[in-house]
Order: sequence, then structure tokens, then C-alpha cells
Amino acid sequence: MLQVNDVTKHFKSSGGTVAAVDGVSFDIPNGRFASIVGSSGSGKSTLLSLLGALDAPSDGSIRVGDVEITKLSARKQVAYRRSRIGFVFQQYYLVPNLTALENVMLPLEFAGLRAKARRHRAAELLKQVGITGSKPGRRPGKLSGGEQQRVSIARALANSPELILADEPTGNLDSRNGRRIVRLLKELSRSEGTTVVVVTHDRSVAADTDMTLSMQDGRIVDGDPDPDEED
Ligand SMILES: Nc1ncnc2c1ncn2[C@@H]1O[C@H](COP(=O)(O)OP(=O)(O)OP(=O)(O)O)[C@@H](O)[C@H]1O
Repeated sequence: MLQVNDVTKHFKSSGGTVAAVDGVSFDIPNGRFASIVGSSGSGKSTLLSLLGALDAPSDGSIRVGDVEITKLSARKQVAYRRSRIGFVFQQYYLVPNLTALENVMLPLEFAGLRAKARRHRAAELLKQVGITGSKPGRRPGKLSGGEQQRVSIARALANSPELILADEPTGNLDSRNGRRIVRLLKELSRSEGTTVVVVTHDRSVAADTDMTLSMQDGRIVDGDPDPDEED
């Protein structure tokens, strides 16, 4: 269970203090595929970075399973992120001069696996996301956008995280490939019992998830936050 309790994040700016996330509370049960929607500037990315312990809230608490991540020291937060959270980003962030296989092997080094075991596990993960044949041996530049996103999902799965956080994972993909990525994330949440949280602007992506949190001005609101606004 992911438990978010009265979380606030303030930023100081020239115009004063902005509450990017403003007293947000929600629970996401294990193995659920959840989406966060809302117009630009509503606080989605800030909330996701708080869930991933990439940033600390100004107030409130976040529990992932039995760990209150907001109480961990900075060093423990790094270890926590590496071992228990998988990140997927719009821009993939694959290392360009490593092959797909080597990119997936990278986080396994932190887990202390030997090279042969890392290679084996990375190949299995790539198979699981549909990257097979000659593709694991290719560099990211020789793969399509959808394939690169699959590699980044395999990398996110490397340490068997209990939580996958994805920020606009379909943002750079056409609708067909975007749908495939969403289907893959959904399958993973089902088969692995991994909780997946996706930030998206795309209502068809949100429609495919088990639950949707709508944000407006840093708060969670009921229903569609801004039906007329497209961004
Ligand atoms: N580091 C920061 N310093 C100051 N203000 C910030 C910072 N990060 C975000 N904000 C402000 O907090 C609010 C929420 O931003 P956030 O990026 O979370 O929105 P978002 O919903 O993810 O937007 P988008 O869909 O455009 O990515 C915005 O008003 C933004 O300007």
C-alpha cells in the first residue's frame, strides 16, 4: 500500500511561496495501476518526485509498504530509491553508448550481482518487455522510441521494485506505441503485483488505469479537473 497523508510541497519563488502540492492525501493498494492527471502546473510532477523520494515534502508523510520514506535519512533514501522504486521517464534516459542489454544490466550492479547473472537477468527482463532477437545488442539510437521505452521499463524492473513511477511515459510516442506501453505497464502491475503510478496528460492513458487521481492547483479534486483544457 502506498499511503500519502496530508502532503504539502512549497517552493519559494520571486512572487512568494507556491504550494505545488497542497495538503494531498490518498492510498493506492498494492498491485494497482494508477494515473495522475491534471492541467499543466497542477502539481503532478512534483507529487511524483515526492512519491519517489527525489524531493522531500514540506509537510506530511508518505509510506510505501512498511517504510515511511519521508523519515529516511538522505543516504537511506538513495538506497531505497535504487532498490525499491523503478522510474520511467518521457525521455527514456538510456545511456547512448551502451547496448540495450548493458543499459538494463547497469542498475543490477548496485544489487551486487556478478556479470554473468546480470547479463542473464537483463536478457530475461528484455524478453519480458518484448525486446528480443538482435535488439538487446543494439544501442538505443538503433531502436524505435517505443522500443527504447520498453528498454527503460526493463531497466526500471531490474531490481524488482514494489513501486514503478512513470512521468509521461507515452509523451514521445505515437498513439499506437503509447497504447502498447500502457498495456505493458498494466500487465506488469498484474503479473508482478507491482504498484504503478503514471503521470499523464493523455486521457486515453488514464482511462486504461485502475484508478485516476485528478489534480488542480496542487490538490486532488473529484472527477475531471479541467474538461475544457487540453495541453
Ligand atoms: N523547483 C521549483 N521551484 C519553484 N516552483 C516550482 C518548482 N517546481 C515546480 N514549481 C511550480 O509548482 C507548480 C506545479 O508544478 P509541476 O511541475 O508539479 O506541475 P505539472 O502538473 O507536473 O505540470 P506539467 O504538466 O506542465 O509538467 C507550478 O506552479 C510550478 O511552476
